[in-house]
Amino acid sequence: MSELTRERVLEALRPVQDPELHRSLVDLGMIKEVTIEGASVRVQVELTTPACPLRERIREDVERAVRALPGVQTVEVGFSSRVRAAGTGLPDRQPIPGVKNTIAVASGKGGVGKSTVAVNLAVALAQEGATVGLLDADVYGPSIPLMLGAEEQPGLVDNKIIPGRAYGIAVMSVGYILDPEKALIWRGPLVSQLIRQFLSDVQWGDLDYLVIDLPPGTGDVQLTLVQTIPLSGAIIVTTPQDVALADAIKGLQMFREVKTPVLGIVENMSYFVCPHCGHVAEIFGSGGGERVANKYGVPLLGQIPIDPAVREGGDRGVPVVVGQPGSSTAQAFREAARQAAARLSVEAVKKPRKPVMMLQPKR
Ligand SMILES: Nc1ncnc2c1ncn2[C@@H]1O[C@H](COP(=O)(O)OP(=O)(O)OP(=O)(O)O)[C@@H](O)[C@H]1O
Repeated sequence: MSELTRERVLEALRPVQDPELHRSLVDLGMIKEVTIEGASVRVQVELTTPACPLRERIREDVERAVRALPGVQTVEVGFSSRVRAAGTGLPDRQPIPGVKNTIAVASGKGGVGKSTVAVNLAVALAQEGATVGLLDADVYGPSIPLMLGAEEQPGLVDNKIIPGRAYGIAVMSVGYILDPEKALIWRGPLVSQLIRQFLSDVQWGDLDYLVIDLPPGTGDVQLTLVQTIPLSGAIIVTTPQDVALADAIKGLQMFREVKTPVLGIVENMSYFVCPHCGHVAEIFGSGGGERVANKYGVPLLGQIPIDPAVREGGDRGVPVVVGQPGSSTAQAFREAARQAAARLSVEAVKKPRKPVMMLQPKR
């Protein structure tokens, strides 16, 4: 019987593909270590995100491939992760130092739960083990300070803004600095200047993901953002009703126009489960998010139910993924976060994007 060696294990692993990236784990450099002790093999896999939704599938595939080798009795698979940077290849835009991925959370219409989704996705990614920041770019109605509170308030050191901290994430919002009602009267150039300052003067530190909560629509903030940094991807939040979907499509098309990958759609307020009888009511209609996702060829990252705990948690500064982590709503947010992280991993191994023309604000 031929000897069990590291090379033979790697050879056996070569046909095993990452299910999202459709490339060999070996070729992607994801097999970090192979340790052989007698008939026991231990394989250390480095995932492209700690929030990988396919961890168990990868474990099974690796185990099966190694177990098929003659002389192997036990296989142990361990995991670590290293998030790769997406959004390179746009030389006209400077990445934020230390920030690997920037994710814009957008909606066409106000009130669909975009900020709620941004907060819960950001905290869910941190709970999975990623380093995460959240920038509230909704300067017209900053709601992040209310939804998250802050264990540490933002501060100023050597003319650099140090973000606040809440639930393990770095967080910055104009709402920590100004009376939110004053922010509502801001106009175009000032808003663009503030956004640029948030992108350049906030000391985010090393982040796997910076989640950016945008104002609704396609205005100055969106344009400033896409023209200042190489945005890694956008998530569109919508409710299932037609009027919200029509606006969501506009948002989706704007990101496509500026060659920002749309990671997918999160359908919020998808259904309500009666706490008394368990009846599922589709208050805002059904299937809208999926129809748009299919039509435009983007994934439906998740469907979040209407849950009073979401609103209560938001009003108390405790996101539902923290306040009720075992609930099906928290589970739905975590799954959406994992799907978004997986899409970003796919973007990170793709070829660099081509630079795009600068757009002018539509007035
Ligand atoms: N799934 C949900 N279940 C129950 N309440 C929700 C849900 N999602 C959001 N809400 C509530 O709906 C209200 C609006 O949500 P949010 O502020 O996140 O929307 P938005 O799209 O960011 O709004 P805007 O962009 O206009 O500021 C909030 O009170 C929030 O707590």
